Amino acid sequence: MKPVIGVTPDFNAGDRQEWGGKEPTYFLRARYVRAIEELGGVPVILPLVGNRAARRRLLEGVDGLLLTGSGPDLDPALYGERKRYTFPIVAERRSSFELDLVRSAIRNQIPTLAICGGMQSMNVACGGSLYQDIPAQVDHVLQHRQTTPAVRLSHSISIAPGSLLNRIVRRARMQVNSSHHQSVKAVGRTLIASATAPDGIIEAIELPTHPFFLGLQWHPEFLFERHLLHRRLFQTFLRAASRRPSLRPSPARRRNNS
Ligand SMILES: N[C@@H](CCC(=O)NCCCC(=O)O)C(=O)O
Repeated sequence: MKPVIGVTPDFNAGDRQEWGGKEPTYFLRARYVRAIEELGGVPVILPLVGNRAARRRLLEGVDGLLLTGSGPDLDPALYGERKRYTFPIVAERRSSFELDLVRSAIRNQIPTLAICGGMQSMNVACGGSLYQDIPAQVDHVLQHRQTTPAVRLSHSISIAPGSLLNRIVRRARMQVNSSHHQSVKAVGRTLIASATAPDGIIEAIELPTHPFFLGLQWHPEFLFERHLLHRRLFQTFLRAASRRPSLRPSPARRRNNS
């Protein structure tokens, strides 16, 4: 059976002026949805509900989670720092939802793949921190916001032997694309850094005690159509999701609970 994958959208709290007022808006690049659909999953875009019971109910309906990227940055207060730069901040509705989702995914062993900003949320939810701006805070770094199209590869990464990422791609190194100005600084509790760029910037994190809990700083949704190793990332994630024992209450149990 095809696994149902909950996909987190981005959210604009209402800077857009339309219909005579501020209009809160969800948005999401279609590539995230297409990668899940084309590789055998059923993508479901998750509303960023605030109610905890509603969040639990949402998770009953999914077999895996895809945490997507975000143009704006996580509020540094979420990892105990004061904001040092003027970059825009992710809407509180999204960051609150996503950090709570990560903790639920760990508690309930829900297979989770996180991409770019989603990987940073994964790290912060586990008590880690971020470089607020790589060029301003880290010396001798690569250009991590590539100027070429995101379907092009940009730099190499070295992969930790025996890590989940290494077992998926079966390589010690691989090429990735890159579109970020932040990155993991302190790795979150119980997580490991499973890949780094040549300049030492962390490019992947994972939770070894979890069936599938992998955060990637790059964007495989731009690469899976032409690059086998990036296709394997989604395929292995979807296989892990399809194996997850369903949390969905059986119809009989639901009738008894109603
Ligand atoms: N703001 C963070 C995360 C960057 C990121 O997720 N970029 C993707 C943009 C939105 C998308 O296309 O999904 C950083 O810059 O490090």
